[in-house]
Amino acid sequence: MIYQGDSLCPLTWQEERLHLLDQRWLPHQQQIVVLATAAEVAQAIKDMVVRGAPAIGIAAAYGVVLAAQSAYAQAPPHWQTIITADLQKLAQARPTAVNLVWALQRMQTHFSTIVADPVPILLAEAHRIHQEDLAANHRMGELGADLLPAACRVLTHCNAGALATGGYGTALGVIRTAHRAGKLSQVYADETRPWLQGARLTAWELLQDNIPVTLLADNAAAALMQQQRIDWVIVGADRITARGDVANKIGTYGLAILARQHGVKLMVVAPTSTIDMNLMEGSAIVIEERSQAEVLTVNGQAIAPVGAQAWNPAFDVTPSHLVDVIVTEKGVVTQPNLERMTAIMRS
Ligand SMILES: CSC[C@H]1O[C@H](OP(=O)(O)O)[C@H](O)[C@@H]1O
Repeated sequence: MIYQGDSLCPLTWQEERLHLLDQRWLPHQQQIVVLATAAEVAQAIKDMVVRGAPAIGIAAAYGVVLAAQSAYAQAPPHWQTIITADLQKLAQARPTAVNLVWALQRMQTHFSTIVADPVPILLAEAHRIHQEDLAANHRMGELGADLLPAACRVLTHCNAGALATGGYGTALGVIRTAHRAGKLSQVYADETRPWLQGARLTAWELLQDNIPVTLLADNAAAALMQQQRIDWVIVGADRITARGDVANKIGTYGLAILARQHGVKLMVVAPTSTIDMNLMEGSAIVIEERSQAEVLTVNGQAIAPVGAQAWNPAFDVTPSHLVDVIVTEKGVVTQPNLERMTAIMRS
């Protein structure tokens, strides 16, 4: 289930069930979990069994199928009423990535036209959301790679790869495409404390594709840029506002400040399903705070003394003026602002 064709894929629909690659155990174990209910999908998103803005949207879409499958089997004519609580659980699983709500709203557009068994129609829509995301990632890979110079040295943060999407990845989609074009001389990945998406997921993904990667402690990125050893920082996003402010993994804002200080360019790669045109200011984005234990322990082992507290925001917000380019499947936005974001969304 992990590969579909030549593309690593974190989730698949098989025999009326959603199969997830449990990302909590990577890179050392590849465990699959099989989910039968929307509540299980909501919990899997909350627990980061599946994570990454597009991937949690796709998982939620399949969660709607599971909800309708169960409700229609119980009481056919009342399936829409029965699944209301399930939809709420899915919507509330994680607050920052707009893709989650976007996918649920897209699935719900079909409810009013369904007159019999909802499952075939909803499953077809969930598959479309999944396949469109995969196609978008390949398109963004091309658009983003075209912006990179030869012998480019890039730094990425967190995991915006196949594991965070419907396959191929957003930031890692650009890196994959640029690598295939022979345009990269070095790929650095931040470990990305505290959940270590970079060390555990990005490094694993890139090595699966035979793409050399050098891992950094998060604190080392500043020195690397100070030594003029990076040309581009390439990241994903969880929510982008109408004027181009970007919510992404905690640490991205610091990289953006460093990049501007050292003449490094910042590329944000995200499908338009990550853009929230109903929000102007990045300061209005709800930032998920996760458990203190994620900071105070590693692999269940305490790294801090009993009694220490921790602050664990999962994301931060980079203002648009620090973003050199946003790459979407519809095209590239340079120096993002409201006018340019509006134009790309209307294109
Ligand atoms: C392609 S979106 C990836 C995005 O999601 C990550 O967050 P999390 O691992 O907590 O879901 C991170 O912000 C990545 O940039």
